[in-house]
Amino acid sequence: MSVAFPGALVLGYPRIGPNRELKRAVESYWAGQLDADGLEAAAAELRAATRSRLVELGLGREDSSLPETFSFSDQVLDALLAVGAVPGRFAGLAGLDLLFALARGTADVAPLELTKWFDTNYHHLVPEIGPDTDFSFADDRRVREVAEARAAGFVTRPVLVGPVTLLALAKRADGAPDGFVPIQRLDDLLPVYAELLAALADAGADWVQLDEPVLVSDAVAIDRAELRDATARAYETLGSAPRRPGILVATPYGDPRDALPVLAAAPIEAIGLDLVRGRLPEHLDAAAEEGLAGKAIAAGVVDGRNVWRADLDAALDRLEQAGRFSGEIAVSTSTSLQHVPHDVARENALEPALVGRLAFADQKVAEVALLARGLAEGREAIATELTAAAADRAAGAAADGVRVAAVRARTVGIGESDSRRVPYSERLVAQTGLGLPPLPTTTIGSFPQTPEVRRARAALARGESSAEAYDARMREEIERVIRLQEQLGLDVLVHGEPERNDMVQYFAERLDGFTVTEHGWVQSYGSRCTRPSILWGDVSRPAPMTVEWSRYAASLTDKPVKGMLTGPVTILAWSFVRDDQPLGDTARQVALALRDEIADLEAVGLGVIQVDEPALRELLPLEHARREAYLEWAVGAFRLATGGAAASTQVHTHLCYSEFGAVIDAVRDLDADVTSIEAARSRMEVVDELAAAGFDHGIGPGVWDIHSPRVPSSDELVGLLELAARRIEPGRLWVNPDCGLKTRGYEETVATLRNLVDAAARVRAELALGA
Ligand SMILES: CN1c2c(nc(N)[nH]c2=O)NC[C@@H]1CNc1ccc(C(=O)N[C@@H](CCC(=O)N[C@@H](CCC(=O)N[C@@H](CCC(=O)O)C(=O)O)C(=O)O)C(=O)O)cc1
Ligand SMILES: N[C@@H](CCS)C(=O)O
Ligand SMILES: [Zn+2]
Repeated sequence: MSVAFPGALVLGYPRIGPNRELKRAVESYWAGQLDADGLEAAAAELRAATRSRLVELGLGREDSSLPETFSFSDQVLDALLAVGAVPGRFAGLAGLDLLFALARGTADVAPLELTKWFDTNYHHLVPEIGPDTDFSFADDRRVREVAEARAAGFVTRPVLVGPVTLLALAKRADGAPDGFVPIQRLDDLLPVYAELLAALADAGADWVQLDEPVLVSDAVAIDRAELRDATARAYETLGSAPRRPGILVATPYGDPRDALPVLAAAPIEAIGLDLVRGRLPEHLDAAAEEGLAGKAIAAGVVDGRNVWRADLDAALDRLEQAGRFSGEIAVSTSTSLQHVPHDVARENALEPALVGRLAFADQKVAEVALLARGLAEGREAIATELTAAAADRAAGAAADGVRVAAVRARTVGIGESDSRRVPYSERLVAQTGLGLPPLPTTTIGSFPQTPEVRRARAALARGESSAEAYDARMREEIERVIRLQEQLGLDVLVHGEPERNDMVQYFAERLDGFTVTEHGWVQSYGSRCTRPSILWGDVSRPAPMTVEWSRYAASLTDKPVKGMLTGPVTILAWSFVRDDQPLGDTARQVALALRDEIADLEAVGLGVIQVDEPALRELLPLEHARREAYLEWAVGAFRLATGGAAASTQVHTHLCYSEFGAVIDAVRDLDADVTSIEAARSRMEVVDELAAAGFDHGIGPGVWDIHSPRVPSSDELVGLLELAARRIEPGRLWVNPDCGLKTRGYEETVATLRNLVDAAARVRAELALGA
């Protein structure tokens, strides 16, 4: 390759737009208010704005440092469209209709499955690959973007999910024989990638970035030897393609470990290393050393996963260390910046000391550019900036609230007994007072968040309505939801969570040590976004957070009402968390705040309390070697939060958005009285896994896949309950949906819950259990 590698680059950039322009455009298109040309024009405008902004922040206009990472929905979906790996049920669809049908389904066709992208809160669609899947270069969207950039005077670097990761994340298509695994199709897929690379080169790309995060992960169903072999074959083939841009293979989210020598030996020109989660290699054999020396390294020293300003001196040290492996070092982010919000400068309400510690995507781009200058010209060339950044970091670290003596004293005082409730058998007896029937029915917490509810909250935030009016509106909503559940005949009721903008942000707004942003949106999946809160200091609870809403709900009915909390692991997973102390220490502070909340809920008479931990699996480290330590603090934090509950209080937990096989022992060790868990799509598989782990507490395997508005019939629900009842004693079985109903509408919610209550009654009767 003759074209020089850029000295600074970012692996990817947020695509939703600083004002969530993409969300609004896509949702308008879905609503029929914008046509395809209008949506394409909005997308092109965003891409153009991104390129200009990145240059303004210090990246090069024509040196391939700008990534093309735009997506209407998801990068995995884009890659599978590019190679034509579309399941047969979508035949007849094309263009944007096809793209959104894959992501969301249609009236007749189920969408692709959605799952977590590595250990992040971003979700990708799961390709379905079988022995007969046809691969062809079917979508040239990235090629057109490169040409679009060229026409505007930019030489950009197209980014694609690499072939090994694409296949490793795929699931076996329906009907594929047992024993088939998608990675077996690698040799058929590579010629299509080669064609795509040629088209990118023809469109003017000097470099292409192929993302292979699967190389850092032990969480895929392919062993490391196979992964190394697939990687070697893939990059031998693509590297030998006759016409192609220079190839950068990036390995974000961790450490490629034994796959690094494979990449070093491949005929590619550059390797991207995550030097925040991963490390520079300690030992390399002579061949790998020589291979690496002949390549450029994109050294990911600026963290793409958090919002903290980089320690620039430490980053420069790492860049210099990287220089021992290669003469050509580019300063890079560790991952795409898609996981962080656009621009901290848009936040007007943050404490100045905190602002000094923060870097969102735009500030991180500027850090990358600055470090590249420091690397090229020497530290003295950027001495002023280094001093200012270090001073801001130091001031932030010393700010009030970062270390609070009383909070620290309390965590030091925690003893083993604080996390241990009386044995389950005693709790069962103590909880009979709840008077529940066998196969009790319940929901997971949220009811549909209607536009009216969101509008009421937006009006409050804009100062257009009073706190009293907002409270009254929420009480009205809670009463409506309670009456609805009574009419439907559910057994354990919820208040519906109308007052929560988000299940984490709501708590962050009420805990000391956190702050929330006005504009810090990050894509979660499709057009859905979250505004992760920022946990910057020691955490404590100045006042009860949920008690009044739950007390009010309980006062409206004779049925038991479940208090509803988000657990410590999930609160950390979906926030940006301080990185100056171990996560386990921070989790214990959050747990103690929740423990106090549980005591207050009990004091107002709540006998059932759910502590949601949907992110328990998500935070599981990608490397096996780090898992035990994680599970210890994660389970410990949950048990500390719930360990003070009385024996008569029924503690529930809820898990979703993942397959829990890998953490099933930890789910058991949470020691919740009842665990509701996503199970509908996998037809109750998790029940077997829990039984195999010796789990003998209550379990509510979800029977309604709430990701789709489809209403399952009572017969279908009976079928799932019968499956579950065959595997666990009916005395332990609960009946509930897979997850909360906040993204659903009332029409399907009412219809499905009616069927769910009916199905529970039918199964009780079949099993001759009295209600
Ligand atoms: C359970 N999940 C969650 C995850 N992470 C979280 N942090 N929270 C979760 O619940 N991860 C895994 C899953 C799946 N993820 C999601 C993520 C996001 C949504 C979702 O529905 N997002 C909404 C925004 C939700 C929110 O914050 N609402 C606020 C603000 C609403 C808003 O945009 N207001 C408008 C004005 C409204 C008006 O005037 O009408 C504005 O500010 O412009 C609120 O309700 O107050 C989304 O729209 O993307 C679901 C599942
Ligand atoms: N209680 C929450 C859990 C979502 S994972 C809800 O019902 O939305
Ligand atoms: Zn859930």
